[in-house]
Amino acid sequence: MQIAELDGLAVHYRDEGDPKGPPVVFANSLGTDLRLWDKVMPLLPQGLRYIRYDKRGHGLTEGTPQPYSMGTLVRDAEQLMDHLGVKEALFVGLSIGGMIGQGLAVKRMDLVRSLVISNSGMKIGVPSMWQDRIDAVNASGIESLADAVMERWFSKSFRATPELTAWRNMLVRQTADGYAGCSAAISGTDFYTPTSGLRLPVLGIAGTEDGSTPPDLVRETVDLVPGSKFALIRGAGHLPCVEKPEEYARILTDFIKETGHA
Ligand SMILES: O=C(O)CC1=CCC(=O)O1
Repeated sequence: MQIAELDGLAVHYRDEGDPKGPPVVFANSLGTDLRLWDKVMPLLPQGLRYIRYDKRGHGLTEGTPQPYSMGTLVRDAEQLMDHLGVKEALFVGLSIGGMIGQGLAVKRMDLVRSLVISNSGMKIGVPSMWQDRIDAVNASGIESLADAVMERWFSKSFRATPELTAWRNMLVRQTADGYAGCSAAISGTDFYTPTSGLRLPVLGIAGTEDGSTPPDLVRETVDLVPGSKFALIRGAGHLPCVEKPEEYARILTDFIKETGHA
């Protein structure tokens, strides 16, 4: 097991692939841990270094009391990369992970060479919606949200498979502080201006059935950066790396090659 002690916080991560290869760093969505990338990982090109981690209060990473700020979550990613000696990475962030990627790219140009904004946006939802979720989690636990979350995460056909139970379990086993803390961070984030100033290769990935960050939001976000690319995965919800791993890996691999990151 790989744990980094960052400012007193025990952060669980996985550092795989070629330790000397160009680095790729993955950041997960709200309510998921680093297993989010399990299906995609073996389909990606060899010769690169692949790092993924559990956000604060998620997976095996330690939690702290809610609320969190986006600045704190960006700092966690920054500290992990500094700890591992990683620079000029391709940063792949899904949902809140895509927000962390935008914030990190603005703050530390030396760390982020190129960016994938997957199923994410410069702003996600509205504060009242996030406050309702925070209140529900604190009053009744994540379980009380789980059915509605599954409808946003996955297409109808995927929800009919036995795998759904495993992903639902992943969601409900996160800590209330982690889930509500990260919800507060999303609620307080609007990256329209900072993301508009980014000048680096950017790829947006969206799923046609995404009930959280619809394709138009992803497209509008990546369109803020000149020269950005956009890929739409048909039949997938908010987590296309789970529903359509082959297509997701092919899109990432093409971007890796196009940007000369291999
Ligand atoms: O709506 C959801 O639960 C999915 C989601 C929104 C932001 C994020 O990271 O995940």
